Amino acid sequence: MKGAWRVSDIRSAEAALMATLPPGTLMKRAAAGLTKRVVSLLTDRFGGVYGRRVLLLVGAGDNGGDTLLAGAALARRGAAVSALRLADRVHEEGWALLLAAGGRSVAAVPRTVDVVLDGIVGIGAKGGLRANAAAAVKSVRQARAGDRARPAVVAVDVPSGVSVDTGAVEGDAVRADVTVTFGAYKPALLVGPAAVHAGIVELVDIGLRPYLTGTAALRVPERVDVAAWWPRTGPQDDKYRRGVVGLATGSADYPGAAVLGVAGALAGPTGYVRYAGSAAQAIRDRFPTVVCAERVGDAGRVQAWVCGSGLGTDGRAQAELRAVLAAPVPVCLDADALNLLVDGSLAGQLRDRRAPTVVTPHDREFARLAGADPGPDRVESALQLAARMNAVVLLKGDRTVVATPGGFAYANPTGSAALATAGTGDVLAGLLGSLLAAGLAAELAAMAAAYVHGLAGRRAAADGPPNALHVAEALRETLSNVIIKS
Ligand SMILES: NC(=O)C1=CN([C@@H]2O[C@H](COP(=O)(O)OP(=O)(O)OC[C@H]3O[C@@H](n4cnc5c(N)ncnc54)[C@H](OP(=O)(O)O)[C@@H]3O)[C@@H](O)[C@H]2O)[C@@H](O)CC1
Ligand SMILES: [K+]
Repeated sequence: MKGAWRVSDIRSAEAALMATLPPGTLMKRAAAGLTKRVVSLLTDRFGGVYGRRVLLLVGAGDNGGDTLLAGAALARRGAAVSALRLADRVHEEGWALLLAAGGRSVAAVPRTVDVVLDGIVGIGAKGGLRANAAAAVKSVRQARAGDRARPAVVAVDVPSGVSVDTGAVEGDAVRADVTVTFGAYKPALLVGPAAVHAGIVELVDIGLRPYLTGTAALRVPERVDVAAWWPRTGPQDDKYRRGVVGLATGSADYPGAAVLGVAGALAGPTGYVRYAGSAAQAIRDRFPTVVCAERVGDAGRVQAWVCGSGLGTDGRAQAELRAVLAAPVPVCLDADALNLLVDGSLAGQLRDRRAPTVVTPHDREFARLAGADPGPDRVESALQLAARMNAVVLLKGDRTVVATPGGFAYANPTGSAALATAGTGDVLAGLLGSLLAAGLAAELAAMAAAYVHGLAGRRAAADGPPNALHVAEALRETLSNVIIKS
């Protein structure tokens, strides 16, 4: 699992590590890692380093220093390196090294450049880009618009202009193909719109990790983590031991929500799916293995409930939600169940639940539940709602965030624009419910479901614009290729 640390934690670790090393060591390590990455990018994309045109955007701090040191190393290898100073003072030693290696100063972004290194600002950034930096970034973007391949943009440590701790992007910011980051990931590289600006993120080890003593602000699971969490069938398991998931979703008017949720649940690890609601006929017709009842109270025992989508918000829907919340098993609430929570009448029942609750809002549902939009700091907003509701919050988005009432946060790296279509959330909730019923801890179930659902979205999109059923259909193959065989 990747961890991302806030700037304050990185600063403390940097100070502790620096105290053990000769001055300048960390910058040299950072610049060496950066140089290596730029050399491979120049070689892969433009056939070599010699004679290739590299532009450095150089700000006032050590981020500019890293960039100048890497620029000097590239100049020594024969690249034609120019540097655009965006501050009155820049890292002096780096500047001298660059000039000594044959680099030159330029007053504007040159017309033709192969690679731009963004060393405007790093973890010392305050606020958005300043005017001269924003103008340079705009020139680079215009050059790129005229030639899709050139210049490639490499962000140094973070893309300049993003909010490093939150992942927000409130003004102009660099759009990088690659970000080479030092010592540890930062939240902006993994969550929020900033993560999109970062492009491919590569971590350079500068020896910082042992000095990062606090808790990661954010964790990002990798495929091996999800594979390890995924509940497996053992030789002793029968359909009951694998867990039974119940879905109280859909209605006679909205049977589609029930169908999609059940499709998601059937792809999960449980052997047995029950359905309770007025879309029972549609479920029986489509999924003969699913055991159906009209009401939650008549459905029989389950190890987890999924409730909400397509349920409506009338008296019957409210009674069904109350029955679900009263069950001493994990519960996943979505859509109409979240709308039913907004007036606060079920807040006490929710807070008193002993078994875990997971809520899966998109931004508008989040705003109704929390009383305000998630805002630029999606992680912090999700954490606050999780604590208030005593529930794991899965906040949907390009990088879905999972936050626990205990203060842990995760981001999903497999998000896909393909999932921004009606009904995909129903598939996700069904899959999540199945993982809960199989006994996986609520936050891991939420993360694992989001991860696999994202991959299924990508797989479905490979054959053209997918709908939610395509995503559900892609789950089985995704799981067998990615989770079970890994
Ligand atoms: N962590 C580590 O272990 C290691 C970290 N390393 C590197 O050090 C970097 C941090 O360096 P840093 O502390 O010098 O800050 P940095 O990001 O260069 O910016 C500060 C300067 O920028 C300016 N400035 C501020 N806001 C701005 C804006 N919005 N737009 C434009 N300018 C703005 C601000 O100017 P001022 O406000 O003073 O006028 C100030 O002078 C880090 O990201 C990494 O690259 C590696 O070398 C080695 C190991
Ligand atoms: K930067």
